[in-house]
Amino acid sequence: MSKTEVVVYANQDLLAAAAAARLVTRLVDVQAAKGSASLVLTGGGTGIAVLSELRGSSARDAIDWSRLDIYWGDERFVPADSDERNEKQAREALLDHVPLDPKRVHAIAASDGEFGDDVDSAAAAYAQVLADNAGPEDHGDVPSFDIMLLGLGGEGHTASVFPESPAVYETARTVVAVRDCPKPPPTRVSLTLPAIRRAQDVWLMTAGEAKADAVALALSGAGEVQLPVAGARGHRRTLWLLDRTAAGKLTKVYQPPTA
Ligand SMILES: O=C(O)[C@H](O)[C@@H](O)[C@H](O)[C@H](O)COP(=O)(O)O
Repeated sequence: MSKTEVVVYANQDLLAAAAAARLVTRLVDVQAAKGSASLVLTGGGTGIAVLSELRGSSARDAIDWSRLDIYWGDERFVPADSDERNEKQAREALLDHVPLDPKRVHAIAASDGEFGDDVDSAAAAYAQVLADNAGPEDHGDVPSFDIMLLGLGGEGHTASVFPESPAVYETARTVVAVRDCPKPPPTRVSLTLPAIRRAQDVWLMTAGEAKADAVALALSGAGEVQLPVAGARGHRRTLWLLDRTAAGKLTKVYQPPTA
């Protein structure tokens, strides 16, 4: 049974810096244990802030970047050079500043890529990428990602899985096209909750008072159809990394002094 842990930081900047430090430690430990590691990135302000902090960390090169596989939990289905693209933001924040093996960076197709505007084909192709990178030890068609980073929305979405959306009911496919997404841009590609749950560690990182209700509901047993982030659990560990305001409606957790 995986464990759920909650850590609260005094503010969003400390949250991002501490999450980056955690990434160094965990990725180095995983690489020491098995020679490589896999990390799933997320979009959103907190997710990208963590990557920027990791770029600036003096410890970052303790990670063997050449043996790190990078995936995305979701992507906005926009042109490759669009500033809204999670991949573009991640490259600017971190990926283009560290010596990754380009063959181990597994981006989701852009809307001007090989599938054109066919978002269903882009989703199916990414599902195949996941299947191609799953090993016998993964028992299926998705790698057992070592760390999956996720954000969440105030209404409880995570990745691009929104409450009561077709994606939240998906149990067969690992990656789906998302249309008419409440959070712009409207068309996206997203891992489904069953695919998210193949991760060893799921880290839910968020800040801001607007997230406090979703955080409190998710940690008090809400159902995933109404609150998809409640279904984002890791095999080994589900770690909530919050700032004080996002944790504001939690009563049983340690709240650090305001910095
Ligand atoms: O592509 C996206 O938009 C993200 O994957 C999305 O799930 C994001 O992580 C949350 O909406 C939180 O975003 P903020 O951290 O900016 O609130």
